[in-house]
Amino acid sequence: MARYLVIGKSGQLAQALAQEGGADVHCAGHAEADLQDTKALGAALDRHLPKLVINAGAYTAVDKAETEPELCRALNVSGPETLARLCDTRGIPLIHLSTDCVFDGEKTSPYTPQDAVRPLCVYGQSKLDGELAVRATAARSLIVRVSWIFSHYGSNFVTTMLRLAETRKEVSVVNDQYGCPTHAPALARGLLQIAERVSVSGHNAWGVYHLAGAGETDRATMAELIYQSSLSHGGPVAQVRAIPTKDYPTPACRPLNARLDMSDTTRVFGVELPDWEEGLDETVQILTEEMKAS
Ligand SMILES: NC(=O)C1=CN([C@@H]2O[C@H](COP(=O)(O)OP(=O)(O)OC[C@H]3O[C@@H](n4cnc5c(N)ncnc54)[C@H](OP(=O)(O)O)[C@@H]3O)[C@@H](O)[C@H]2O)C=CC1
Ligand SMILES: Cc1cn([C@H]2C[C@H](O)[C@@H](COP(=O)(O)OP(=O)(O)O[C@H]3O[C@@H](C)C(=O)[C@@H](O)[C@H]3O)O2)c(=O)[nH]c1=O
Ligand SMILES: [Mg+2]
Repeated sequence: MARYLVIGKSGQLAQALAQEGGADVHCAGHAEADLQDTKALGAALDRHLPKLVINAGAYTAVDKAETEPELCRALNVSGPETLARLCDTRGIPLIHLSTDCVFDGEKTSPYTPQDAVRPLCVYGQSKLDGELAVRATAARSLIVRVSWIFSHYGSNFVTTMLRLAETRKEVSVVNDQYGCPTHAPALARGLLQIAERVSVSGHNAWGVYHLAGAGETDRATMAELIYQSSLSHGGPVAQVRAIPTKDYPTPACRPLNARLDMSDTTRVFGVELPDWEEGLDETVQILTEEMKAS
C-alpha cells in the first residue's frame, strides 16, 4: 500500500508527487476524493490507511476566484477543514499547501512564516482562511507555503508564455512583481523528504513553513528566460515588453513581493530546493517537444 495519500491527481503538484514518489504515493483525484464530499474523503482515508496525507487539491484560478468566491472557499477553506478533521480523528498527519498570496507584498525583503499576513484577493484570503482552519483542526499539521509553481504538467506561467508566443511577436509582461519560481518536481521531492521526517513519531515542529525554488526573479525576466530556453530548443519565441503592473490590470491583485524566506524549513527539516532556473530548461524542453509533436 502507498504510504502517502495525495488529494488531487491532475494538478501540477499532484502529478509531480506521483512521478517522484512512485509506489509510495497514491493520488486521489476529485473522482475518488472530492474535497466537497466528506464521505468520499473519509472513505479514501480508510481505504488507503496512509501514514500521512498531502493536500495538493485546491481552487487555483486566481482571477476567476474574484467572481466565484463560494466555489473558491469551498475548495480552499471548507474542504481542507473537513480533511483536517478526518485526518485528526484518525491520527494521520497532514501537509497542506498554501501560497505567497497570503501576503500583501509590501515588505521589501523575503517573507518569513512569522510575518504578518494580509491577502489582496479572494484566492489569497481563501488560502489564508484554509491555513487557519487546518491549524485549528489538526494539531499534527504542516502548512507549506509555495510560490509561482511551474512544470510541464498542467497550466502555469511557462505554458502560458509559450502558448502566447505561438501567435504573437511581442508579449507585455509585468516587471515589478518579484517571486521565487518553484519547479513542481523539485517541490515534490522536497515535500516527500519532509513527509519522511514527520511520519516518524516524535516529530513535534508543526506549523507554517515556506518552500520555494532558490533564487528570485520578476515576471518579465522570467518570460525572457523562458524564450531564451525555447529558442535553444527550436520552440516559439516572442519579444518581451516589460511593463509595470498598473498597465496590466487583472481582476485579482497579486503581491508585488512574493519572495519567501525558507530558512526555517532548511533548519528544521534540512530541506532546500535547487535554483529555480535548473528546472526551467528541462520544463521548456519537454513542452516545446510536445508542441512540435502536436
Ligand atoms: N500554481 C501555483 O503557482 C501555486 C500553487 N500553490 C498551491 O499549491 C497547491 C497545488 O497547486 P497546483 O498543483 O499548481 O494546482 P493545479 O491548479 O495544477 O491543480 C489543482 C488540483 O486541485 C484538484 N481539485 C480541484 N477540485 C477538486 C475537488 N473538488 N476535490 C479534490 N481535488 C480537487 C485537482 O485534482 P483533480 O482534477 O485531479 O481531481 C488538481 O489536482 C495548491 O494548494 C495551490 O493553492 C501555491 C503557490 C503557487
Ligand atoms: C499572461 C500574462 C500575465 N502577466 C502577469 C499577470 C500576473 O500579475 C502575473 C502572473 O500571471 P499568472 O496568471 O500566470 O500567474 P498566477 O496564476 O497569478 O500565479 C499565481 O498562482 C497562484 C495559484 C499562486 O498561488 C501564486 O503563487 C502564483 O503562482 O503575470 C503579464 O504581465 N503578461 C501576460 O501576458
Ligand atoms: Mg494562473
